[in-house]
Amino acid sequence: MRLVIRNDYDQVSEWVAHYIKERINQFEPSKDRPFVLGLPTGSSPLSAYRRLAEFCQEGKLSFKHVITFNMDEYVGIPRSHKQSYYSFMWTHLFKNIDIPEENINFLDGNASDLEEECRRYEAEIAKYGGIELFIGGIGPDGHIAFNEPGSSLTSRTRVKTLAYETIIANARFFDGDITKVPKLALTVGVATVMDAREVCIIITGAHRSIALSKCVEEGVNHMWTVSAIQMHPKGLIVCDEDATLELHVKTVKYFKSIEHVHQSLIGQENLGLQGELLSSEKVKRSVKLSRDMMVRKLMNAELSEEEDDDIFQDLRYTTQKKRRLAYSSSP
Ligand SMILES: N[C@@H]1[C@@H](O)[C@H](O)[C@@H](COP(=O)(O)O)O[C@@H]1O
Repeated sequence: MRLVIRNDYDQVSEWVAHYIKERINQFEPSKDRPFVLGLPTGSSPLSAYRRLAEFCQEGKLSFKHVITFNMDEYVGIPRSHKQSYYSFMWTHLFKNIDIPEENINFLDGNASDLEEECRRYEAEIAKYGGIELFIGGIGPDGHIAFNEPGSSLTSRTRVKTLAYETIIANARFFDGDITKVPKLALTVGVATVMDAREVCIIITGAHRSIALSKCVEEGVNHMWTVSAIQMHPKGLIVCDEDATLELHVKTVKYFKSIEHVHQSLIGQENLGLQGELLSSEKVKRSVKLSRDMMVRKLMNAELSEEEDDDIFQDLRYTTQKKRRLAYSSSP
């Protein structure tokens, strides 16, 4: 698992928006091979959605061949209700990007047969070959989508009763009145999220710091359903400094150092061997040597046996170092 720590909510949002953009662009989606994206609602992804819309308006990203599946929806409030997740997504993302309406998938919290609706949703996801990237947020009790504490970690899309803590947390969207918050919701299961080929969870704010520590420093546990991400081969959490309050200093330093190396590798790729790796004198020397060697080879100059040896040693050192760094940076 990879843990990316940024200073604050804005930086987290910026990072996540860039990440989504890069993933979609690298995938080069087409009509026959669309990019399938799982999405959350809530304040956590809000600013990232704004940024994605900007990328779209600037021509840096297109959702034309992106299929979306939202994580969850309240039961029993009309889609037109300001607090339905349907309205939320249209207001904050879909109306601002170039996604065709038919590419957008929601659970219908007003379906006459809710269980059938959940089965339909799972089948629809399967029809597209599964989800490529699932973005998520969490509640303060570590729930992902509406998979409240105690949810099975192998759960699929289903009807859920909301935990009292979630009802209180979400009352802010219903005039602060907990009686107005729906008590039931449709939600993808923990396993539905974890089936995605990649999972990226946004965790910000001190009120989520215990959940983050449970998820990162303790074991996989159904009482903190987000902790299932530990079992995911490509799990990523992006959090802010406030959310790290309950983590050990050692944990924070560890993940920051991994990120540092990861960034230097990316920098090295992008800048043609000019990342922080070059701070090592030995690596600097080997790069210079290999450059010299290439120039001389190009000029057909003969290299002495000694020079050949030296260059070989240094190149081997650089390669080994690169390899070690690449390993330690995988999530
Ligand atoms: N079902 C949603 C979750 O999907 C969301 O992650 C959580 C946190 O929302 P926010 O980001 O607004 O704090 O709220 C709700 O419970």
